[in-house]
Amino acid sequence: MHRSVGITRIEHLTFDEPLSLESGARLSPVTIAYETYGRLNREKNNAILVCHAFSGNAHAAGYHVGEDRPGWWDAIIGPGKSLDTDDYFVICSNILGGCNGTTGPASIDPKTGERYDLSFPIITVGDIVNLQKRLIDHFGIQQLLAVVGGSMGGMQALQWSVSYPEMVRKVVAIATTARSTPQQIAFNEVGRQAIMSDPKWNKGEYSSGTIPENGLALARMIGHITYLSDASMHNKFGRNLQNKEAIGYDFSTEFQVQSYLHHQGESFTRRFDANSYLYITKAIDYFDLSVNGSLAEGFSKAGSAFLVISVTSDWLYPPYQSEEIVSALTANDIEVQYCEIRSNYGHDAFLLESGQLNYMILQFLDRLLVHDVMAASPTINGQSSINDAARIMIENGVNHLPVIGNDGQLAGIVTSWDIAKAVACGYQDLDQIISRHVFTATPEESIAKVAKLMEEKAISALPVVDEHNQLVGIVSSDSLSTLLGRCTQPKRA
Ligand SMILES: CC(=O)SCCNC(=O)CCNC(=O)[C@H](O)C(C)(C)COP(=O)(O)OP(=O)(O)OC[C@H]1O[C@@H](n2cnc3c(N)ncnc32)[C@H](O)[C@@H]1OP(=O)(O)O
Ligand SMILES: N[C@@H](CCO)C(=O)O
Repeated sequence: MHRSVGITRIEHLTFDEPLSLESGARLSPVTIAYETYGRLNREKNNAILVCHAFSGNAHAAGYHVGEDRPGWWDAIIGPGKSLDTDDYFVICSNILGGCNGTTGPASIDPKTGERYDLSFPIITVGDIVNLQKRLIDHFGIQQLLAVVGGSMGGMQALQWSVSYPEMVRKVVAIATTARSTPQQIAFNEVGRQAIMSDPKWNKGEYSSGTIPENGLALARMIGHITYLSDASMHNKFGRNLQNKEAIGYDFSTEFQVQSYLHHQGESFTRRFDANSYLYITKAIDYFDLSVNGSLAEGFSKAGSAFLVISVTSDWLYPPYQSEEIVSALTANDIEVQYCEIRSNYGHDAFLLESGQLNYMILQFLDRLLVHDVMAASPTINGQSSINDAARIMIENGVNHLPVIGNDGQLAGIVTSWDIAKAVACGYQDLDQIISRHVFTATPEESIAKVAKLMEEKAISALPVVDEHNQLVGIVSSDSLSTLLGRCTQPKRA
């Protein structure tokens, strides 16, 4: 059954240390607004970062007190959904430059006591990700299980894969591009000009009572057309008239589609800041992961596994741009799956086609391998004492200690049970309690296989070794327990 994450609330975290931006500017203090869903496990390896699109915010799932609309990706995040909060710790933060709690142009500049407005520095997708990284560090998470996002959220996910390759196991990039195209920049420019040519914009210095609502609404109307498709407009409105029987031969709002666009524009002015519109669209324009014009070169440092998803009717970020990402990753021998959402909704299908999306994301995330759940493990060498072993176990809160031989290879294992036995039997020598015949796993083995072996042999942890029998981690029954249900009882989207 699909349930809601329930009541959620936005948290804020402020960093006093200046954030160095790609432009060379520095920003401090910087506040980031975020929400989390689910629980971070002890190994801190079940975290998924969800990145929002252009006008999104940190409220991705659940309900705020007093509101009847859930967060913008409630259909994807929650118990039983593909970003299953029974298993994962999901984090979503508002982007730098935004207007929903994270520092942006509408924030107060502590140097002047006034809003930044246009004195806010230009920001990039790289800067946005660098601030998110601080939030992830704050949680003590060394590696994210996945970074997931659609549209500009997909750009952030891709940026993570090249900015912090070692911190991201999996990337899901939906309806996005690895470099903004002239057409995307063109639409952004028209939106910006609509805002800046509104006299109320006043070079960015407007008060809350006199926002450039005409310019901002017009910018959103233009933008919103690009989020739909020809087919979706036919389906939604046809040539239907709004509240009238016949055309009036005048310039009033006659067609339903006109009325709809005015509604989208007007409601946008109640939830979005005009200057944020300028700064964020600029960050999108600058987004380009290619190096020397080559996307393959741009992704050469990426090490995550990727799921790239496009939408058949998306003419703003058409499928060929997703295919470019896939080609660039393939050229680097990087694991990548490509899926197409079959939809007439256009670009915004990533917010609407939850059935297809849940299925695709679930398939991708559910292919859990040992390296998805293994944890780092303290070790001892054969020359250590029983006391050393007991102390290391207590200090690290573990019950298993792999023993490493002089050649650096796994030579055995000692458990807390062995220590108890040593005390009971009066053994003095570690060698007397080391188990030399060790069952092991490899990082690429499936969780189901490993769980079966552990059950058959009645063991609660397996050292994970590479092809040279070098220890790379340990997988324990604790970390598997939350996953066992998933192996035996596949969920449906
Ligand atoms: C992506 C992120 O990270 S978060 C940001 C996502 N959110 C947005 O983009 C918000 C604006 N975008 C939308 O509303 C998008 O179309 C979607 C994808 C989120 C929602 O799509 P749908 O459910 O198909 O809604 P639809 O596009 O039909 O819009 C419904 C709204 O239009 C209004 N509407 C529909 N027809 C008409 C009409 N003829 N005249 C006036 N208003 C109309 C509805 O009353 C409704 O208004 P409300 O949202 O104020 O209640
Ligand atoms: N409609 C979404 C997607 C735009 O890319 C938004 O406003 O964020």
